[in-house]
Amino acid sequence: MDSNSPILPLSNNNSGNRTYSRLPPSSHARHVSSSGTNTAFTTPKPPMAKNYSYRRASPNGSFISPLEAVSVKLANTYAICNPKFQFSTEQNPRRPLTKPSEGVHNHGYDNANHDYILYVNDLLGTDEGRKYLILDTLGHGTFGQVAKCQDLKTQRIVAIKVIKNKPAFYNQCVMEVSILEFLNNRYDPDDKRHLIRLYDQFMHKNHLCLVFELLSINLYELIKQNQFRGLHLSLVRSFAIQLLSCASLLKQARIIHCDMKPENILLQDLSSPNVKVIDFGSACHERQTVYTYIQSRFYRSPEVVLGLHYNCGIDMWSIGCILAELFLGLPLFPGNSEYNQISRIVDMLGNPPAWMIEMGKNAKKYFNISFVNGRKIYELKSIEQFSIENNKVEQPGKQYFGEKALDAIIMNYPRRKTTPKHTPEEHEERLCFIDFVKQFLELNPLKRWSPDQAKLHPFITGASFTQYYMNKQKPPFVTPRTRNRSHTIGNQAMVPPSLQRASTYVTNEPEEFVQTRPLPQYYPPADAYTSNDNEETDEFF
Ligand SMILES: Nc1ncnc2c1ncn2[C@@H]1O[C@H](COP(=O)(O)OP(=O)(O)OP(=O)(O)O)[C@@H](O)[C@H]1O
Repeated sequence: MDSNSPILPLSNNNSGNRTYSRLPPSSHARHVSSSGTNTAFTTPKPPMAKNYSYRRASPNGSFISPLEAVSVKLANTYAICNPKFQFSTEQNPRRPLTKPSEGVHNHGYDNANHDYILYVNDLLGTDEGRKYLILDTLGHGTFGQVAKCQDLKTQRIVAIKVIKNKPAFYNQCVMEVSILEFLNNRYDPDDKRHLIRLYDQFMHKNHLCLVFELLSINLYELIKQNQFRGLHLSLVRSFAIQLLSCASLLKQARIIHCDMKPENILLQDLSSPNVKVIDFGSACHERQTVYTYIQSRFYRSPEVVLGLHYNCGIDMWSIGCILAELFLGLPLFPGNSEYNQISRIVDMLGNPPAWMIEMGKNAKKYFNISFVNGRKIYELKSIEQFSIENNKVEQPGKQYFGEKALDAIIMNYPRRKTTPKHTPEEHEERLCFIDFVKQFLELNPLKRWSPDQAKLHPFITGASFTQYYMNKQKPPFVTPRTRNRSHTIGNQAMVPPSLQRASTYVTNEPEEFVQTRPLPQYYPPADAYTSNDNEETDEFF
């Protein structure tokens, strides 16, 4: 692990003690002497003796070491060699952080992609008391770039998202600002619900700049640093608790994030498992679900794929996918197209209920509907049929897990030639995790759990799963219902009026609009493993 690696990732496939432990900060600062003894807390040595040989003269008449002469005092050394030599930092070439760095638009301030060209040591902001020194770049996305900066008034290090100089991005980010301010100030004033804090906003050379708290790496990078091996369940639980706290707040505020994915969940720092949810650039209020092409593909809910009305439940679907990925190290549904996405979902979880196929604006694109003995049958189109109908060549996509069922994938992870042997505790913990994730991956959004329901599951509370499961098996004190015939038209009766209305204004948009991370080439090949919600508060509008 390099010096930048977090101390967090503890694989779920390591042998030995895998409990998460916080190392004391001092443990990073320890030095080991060449003899191997730990010298961290020994008495400091007296200052170095003055008269070493090989010392060099410095311009002020003193003597310095050769190392100093060719490093921190290099400019002075040159000046001694050549009295005409002059050095000033202003003459340094500016180091661009933005690519491409050629100025094309906005009087040369912006590149061809309408991104502001950031340079190390330049300033963002012109108002007195609102100037930020650019230090480094932190990332970039659809909306622009994120730079690490220092607030020259408070000396605080912050992250500034510099939005592209285009009206569409500006308008969408104005929405991000109003949603975040609303959530930060009204719903989370004490900063306890794992939401990124927005500190400030200003305009710089026609670019909207959003000043955020500085966070660390995102969960995708965490998994990558762990070589795409899954994380230990205790760490997954810690992330689940925090994500549920955030999701519960969003549901209370009736805000849908619309882009929950590992890249948008950031560690606060590398020494603790605390995370925060970022990127509210696609977020909307539940009453303003105007966009239909939303969510990154791997984490896209079935109701969005099928073109149905949606609500906060789509974030719960994404969180379920994320939790499974954290445990497995690889995305659960890595669809290479929207057809491939729904195929993977159906392969693992079966058909969505009939009403979803009947009512989804896009459903007929993916499903065949036929009559057999007077009953309607719904069937996913074959890859060949879909390719012909849509005049494109669909690729089946790699299968990263040997099994199809979620239970088997989680139980057998990591796959080995011999059947893995779990302790009874680990076996029960995995059963508990499977049951938990299944509540998020409920195809029917009407049955999918809310964050507050999920918080009561034994995976979160730590209660006995066996006891919980036995209680769940007991027949409830209600009139028994008929069997769930989700493949027939009979289920349509369950469609609430709101969904029936809403699905009529869903439109179909081209696939290219969606940003989905491609699977990295270094993902292991498919066979690698053989070795009480307060819903009615509606204060935003
Ligand atoms: N506060 C922060 N601290 C540290 N890094 C950050 C911060 N905010 C964003 N980043 C980094 O910048 C990347 C892009 O940020 P963000 O997702 O907000 O941009 P975006 O343009 O909205 O991206 P997307 O294309 O996903 O919509 C993140 O994945 C993260 O790595």
